[in-house]
Order: sequence, then structure tokens, then C-alpha cells
Amino acid sequence: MIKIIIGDRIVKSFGEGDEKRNVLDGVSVEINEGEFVAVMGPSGSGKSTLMYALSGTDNVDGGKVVFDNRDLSTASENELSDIRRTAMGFVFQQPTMLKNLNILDNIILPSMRDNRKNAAKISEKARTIMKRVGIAELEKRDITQVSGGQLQRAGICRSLMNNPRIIFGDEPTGALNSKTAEEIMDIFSEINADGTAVMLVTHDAKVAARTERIMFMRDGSIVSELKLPKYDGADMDGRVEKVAVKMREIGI
Ligand SMILES: Nc1ncnc2c1ncn2[C@@H]1O[C@H](COP(=O)(O)OP(=O)(O)OP(=O)(O)O)[C@@H](O)[C@H]1O
Repeated sequence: MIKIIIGDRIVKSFGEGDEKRNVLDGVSVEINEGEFVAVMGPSGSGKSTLMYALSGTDNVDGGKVVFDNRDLSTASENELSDIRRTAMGFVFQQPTMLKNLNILDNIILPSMRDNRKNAAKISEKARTIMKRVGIAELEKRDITQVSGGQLQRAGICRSLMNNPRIIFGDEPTGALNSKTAEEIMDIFSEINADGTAVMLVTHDAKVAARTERIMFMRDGSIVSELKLPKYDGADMDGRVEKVAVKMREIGI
């Protein structure tokens, strides 16, 4: 199995002097190409910090992160931003979009920064992705004229523009009702089925139960892991129950 990310004894601390605290306390984690994983844990356990360390968004204070055979711990700021732009996609709880641009323009904006000459091609690609994600008809809408779920779909479209090897989602369904969250998870499942690795940070057992490996964090360490078969639409209740049992076991 090809490992797309290797995090080796990652240490990340915040604070100074007596206040200094390891938020990641020597975390080792590997993510395989095309894998679908989730990170769960109590609030403040270090889930988002781990995601930002693994994606090279934040530097680490100890250990190292290797992405696609490149040691991110020794990469320059420019190299890191190149890697994030070309090989990674990011989806957040609330997509950050510009109010003065319509949905299509928001989706293509990051790609246009690199490649203004290919505007027509980029728009065409965005339209194909929007169709796939179910928001083809919304391209001219203002970002205030769409629902939360539609806006999140647009955020996912934006994250797919550069054919990323992995998508990182930090509570991507956290602001959505359960039906819309399910629809968004359908989209992540489809993206993953096409071969893109997906790593989600979530508090929601139903979201985690869609993935094939769940890492449970506590106090800056991964304390447990649950493996599930790839989701094929069957036995969602059984999967959620397995996640819930683990959550109770570690006291989330
Ligand atoms: N930039 C920062 N400066 C200082 N402390 C920070 C910073 N970022 C995170 N922390 C602290 O690190 C700890 C872990 O934060 P992190 O956001 O990774 O937790 P989390 O598990 O994702 O929590 P939540 O589920 O609430 O989002 C928290 O105690 C947080 O206050």
C-alpha cells in the first residue's frame, strides 16, 4: 500500500515557559493513498492541530511529516504552499467565500491565481465538478442566495479543482442539519471512491462511520483506532454503533 502521508512522532506545542503544553505529544500516523479516515476525540484533544500538521499548514516542533515522499518539516514556505495548492484540498465547517463574487467565481478563484490565461478551461472544469456535486444551476448565484448545504457543496467543488491527492475536512458537516450532512457525506464517499484520500475531523459518529478507519485522540495522542470495511451503503446502524461503543470506551 502506498503511504501518502507519514507523520512520525509529531510534537506540537503552544504557549511559553511554564504555560508551554504539548498539544500533539509524539503522534505517529500514516495515511494510505485513497484511504478514507476520520479523527475523533474530545474538544481540545488536538484533532485540528493534527490535521494542520499533516497538511503542512502548521509547522511542527518535533518529529516529521512526509507527504508523497517529501519531508514537509524541511520544506520552505513556498514549497509548502505549492504542495497544498497542487496536491491537497481543504474543506472547512464554514466555507470562506467572497461576498462580491458569485458561486462559480468563488470556486475558480484559487485556480485563476495560478493560471489566468486558461480562464475558459478552468470555468469549464468547475462546471463539470459543480454538475457532479449537484450545484450546476447555482453558478451565477450570490453566496448569500444559497443554502448552507449548497455553500458547502461549492466549498467541496473548490477543493477538487486541482485534482488533489487528499482532501482534509475540518468538521465539514458541523454546521449542517443531519439530512444535508448525509448528502455531503455521499459526496465525500464518491470523491473517495474515485481514488482521492479523505481525512475528516468530526464529532459526529454518523460521519465517522462512513469512513474506513477512525483514529481517536485524547490529550494530544491517538489512543485508539477502529477499522471498518469500506462503506457500500449497507449496515449504517451497525457501523454507527461500533463507533459509539468506541466513543464510550474512551469517554467522548
Ligand atoms: N494557535 C494556538 N495557540 C494556542 N493554543 C492553541 C492554538 N491552536 C490550538 N491550541 C490549543 O490546542 C489544543 C488543541 O486544539 P485543537 O483545535 O487541535 O483541538 P480539537 O480536538 O480540534 O478541538 P475541537 O473539537 O474543539 O475543535 C486546545 O487546547 C487549543 O486551545
